[in-house]
Formats: sequence, structure tokens, C-alpha cells
Amino acid sequence: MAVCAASTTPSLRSPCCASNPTKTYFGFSQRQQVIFYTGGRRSSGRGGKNNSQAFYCSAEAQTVVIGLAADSGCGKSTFMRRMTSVFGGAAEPPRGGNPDSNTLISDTTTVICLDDYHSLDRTGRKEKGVTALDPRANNFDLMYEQVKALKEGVPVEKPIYNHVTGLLDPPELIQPPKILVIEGLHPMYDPRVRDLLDFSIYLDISNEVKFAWKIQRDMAERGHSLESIKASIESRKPDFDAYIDPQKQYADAVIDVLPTQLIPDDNEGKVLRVRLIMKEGSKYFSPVYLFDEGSTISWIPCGRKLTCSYPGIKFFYGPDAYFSHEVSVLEMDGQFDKLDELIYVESHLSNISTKFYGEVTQQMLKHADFPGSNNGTGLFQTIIGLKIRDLYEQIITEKAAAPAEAAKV
Ligand SMILES: Nc1ncnc2c1ncn2[C@@H]1O[C@H](COP(=O)(O)OP(=O)(O)OP(=O)(O)O)[C@@H](O)[C@H]1O
Ligand SMILES: O=C(CO)[C@H](O)[C@H](O)COP(=O)(O)O
Repeated sequence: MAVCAASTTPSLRSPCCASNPTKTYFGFSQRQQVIFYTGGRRSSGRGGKNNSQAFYCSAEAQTVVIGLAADSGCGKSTFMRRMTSVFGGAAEPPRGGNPDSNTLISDTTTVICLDDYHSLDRTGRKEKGVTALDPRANNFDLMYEQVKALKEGVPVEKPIYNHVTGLLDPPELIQPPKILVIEGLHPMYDPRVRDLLDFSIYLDISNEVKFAWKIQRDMAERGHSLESIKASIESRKPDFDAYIDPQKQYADAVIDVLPTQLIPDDNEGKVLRVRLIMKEGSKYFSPVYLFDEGSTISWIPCGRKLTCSYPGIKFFYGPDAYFSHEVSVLEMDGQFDKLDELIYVESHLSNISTKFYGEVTQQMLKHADFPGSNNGTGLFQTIIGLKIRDLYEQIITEKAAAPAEAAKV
């Protein structure tokens, strides 16, 4: 069957669409299936009812879908910026659209924020006494339908949750990208959505570190008081524990961020111990390793090749079990003094899916101003970005080979 691919601009529509001229709607052919959303509204009050309608033709699966789960303020946006940068080109909100859109589009990737599937707006949640983390405040049916549609190459009209006003805004048109990233509180919560994911990541930020980051951002940058930050974290905790945290058991990779063990009783949260937990046995993802695959290794690289001031840097690598899954764990405790010396560490890591020697270091240097660039958060986010590129290329190569193989038979 010919692939009726939806392209980002009507003029670039694939020949099969062009040869089936029909009325266009919002700039794409009505022969394509479009999942419409009709629940958004600008006015205040209770959350709108979400409906969807499906139209016409089908398309073959073509979009690779990545899930990124984490609590609010835990580094999802920073991770996304690192990941999209691996594919080149800047990620920007949809051109000419809602200035408060949460979507980021680049040549290869589209990142949608799952906050857009809140079914209750801020007032609605307050009236019902539920947090945004509560599944009752989210429309999982629509999330499933729209992620499925995009994965199948079908554009959707996705709602927008406006973080400035706290309201549900009119929807925006999302075209199927090569790589769709769904980031937010619940990408792995609903089993139907989970099954659509080709790869999933969970950012597991320990309470101590989450608190330190919240203070840094919400107190220093947004003028919130210490008490209000504490109260906000406490009020979210029961729902976080019930609905968000359990998703980590489904992730292909978890970035676990903990206080350092190099400074006794550290409670500043500035020096971090970061663990990259990688599930074994995934078809398109083979874990990174240090020195020797499958061995257990402790490595202190400080010395002439890596400048390390107090408290130094310590790596660990080895096999482990995580929610009864076999995993490999790569850990880095401490921070780099000179980012360009990271090349020394990179040269001892294998399976990092780089295209040339030093690509990890180059990516890290490119974004030296991003939070976490001097520690394991930035390093592991960059490596996962490269692994996602590799996974995408494997899937695309396999799909391209499939018709040729079938023809041979
Ligand atoms: N690796 C890191 N090291 C230190 N601080 C970090 C790191 N990642 C994020 N932060 C801190 O957390 C804040 C939030 O980061 P970011 O905007 O990436 O998170 P988010 O999960 O997208 O947040 P939200 O969901 O609230 O938009 C940053 O402003 C920074 O203060
Ligand atoms: O947990 C969150 C995800 O980012 C937000 O708190 C949720 O989306 C509600 O947003 P707001 O606080 O702007 O009403």
C-alpha cells in the first residue's frame, strides 16, 4: 500500500496524496484521517468535554514515538533541548500559532507536552479538589487516540493547556513528525499509550534534589517563598507517589538523580550522584558500558587527564535488577571542572551510538550553559539523545528493508 504521508507543508505532500486531490481542511488533504479535538475553550470555569472525530483514510505507521516522564520542574525541557539538538536544527513553537503553545517542533522531532491533555483547567481542578497529577484531571482516551493517529501518520488537532492563564485554549494542528516525543506527567500511565511507545525514559529526581532545584527556580527566578515551595511539593506528593513514580518500572531508561555520596551528609543538592539505569533486552536499544560489558567496575578517573577539585568524580558500572528487570547501571558521582576533558571519559565508554569520536563531548560543550552540564545529568541526557537517534535509524532502516524483503519472497 502506498504511504499517504502527511508532510509539514502541503506543498511537500507525497505523490500519493497529490494524485488524490480533494478538499483541504486546515492545509491538509481531507483524504487523510484527522483526529479533531473540540473540547478547548478560552473562557474560565470547569474543564471542557473532550470529543474527537475521525475522518477517512489510513496511513502506514511511520512516526517513532518516545515517552519522557517526570514530575514538573525535574528537567524535562532541558532534556528535550539536548535531545532535539542531536538531530540538528532548532526546536521552536508552531509558527504563527498560540504564543502559549507547549509544543516544540524541529526538522525531525515534535515534542508535545501531555499537560495539553488536562481535562480540567486550573479552576476545574480547584473546584473538584484534584491535582493535575490525578488521572481524573486528564483525558487519556484523547491522548491515546491522538498519539496513535500521529504514529500512523495522521495529523491531529491537539488541545492546548495554557500555563499562563490556567485555561484550555483552542486546539493546534500537529502534523506527524519523524520522531514524536510525548513528555509530561503520564506518558506511561495508560497501558494503551504505553504500548505505542518505541522507547521510554523516566527522570527520577530524588526529593532532596527536587527541592533544591525548585528553590533555585521558583524562589530565585519566580519569586515564590520557601514555605509556598515546600507546601506545593508536599501537596503533590501523595498523587506523585500514586500515579507518577510507578511509571518508572516501565521505562527503558531511567535517569536517577541523587545527592552525592562523596561528601558525607551532604544536603546542599549541588553535587549529584546520577545513575543511568538501562533495561536489557530491548530490540533497538543496547546499553552503554564502561570498559567491559557485563563486568562490575568502579573507576576514579581523577588525575592528570581529568582535573577534579573536591569532592572529585567516581564512576560505577555493573549489572543489576530493577523492578525484576535485568538492567545495566552506569553511575557518575561528582562533577567535571573542565568540560572539554570529558573526552577522556567518553573514550572509555562503549555503545554510546556516536557518529564520530568525541561527539558526546562536542554536544556537551555546545550546551555548556544548560543546567547539569558539569555532571551526570547532562552527560546521560546527551547519551540517551544519541541512543534515540540510533534507535530511530534502526527502525527506519528496518522499515525500508521490509518491502524489499517481502518482494524477494
Ligand atoms: N540537570 C540539572 N541540574 C541542575 N538543575 C537543573 C537540572 N535540570 C533542571 N534543573 C533545574 O530545574 C529547573 C526546571 O528545569 P526544566 O525547565 O528543564 O524542567 P521541566 O521538567 O521541563 O519543568 P516544568 O515541567 O515545570 O516546565 C531549571 O530551571 C533548573 O533550575
Ligand atoms: O504538574 C504540572 C505539569 O507541568 C503542572 O502543575 C500542571 O500542568 C498544572 O499546571 P499549572 O500549575 O500551570 O496550572
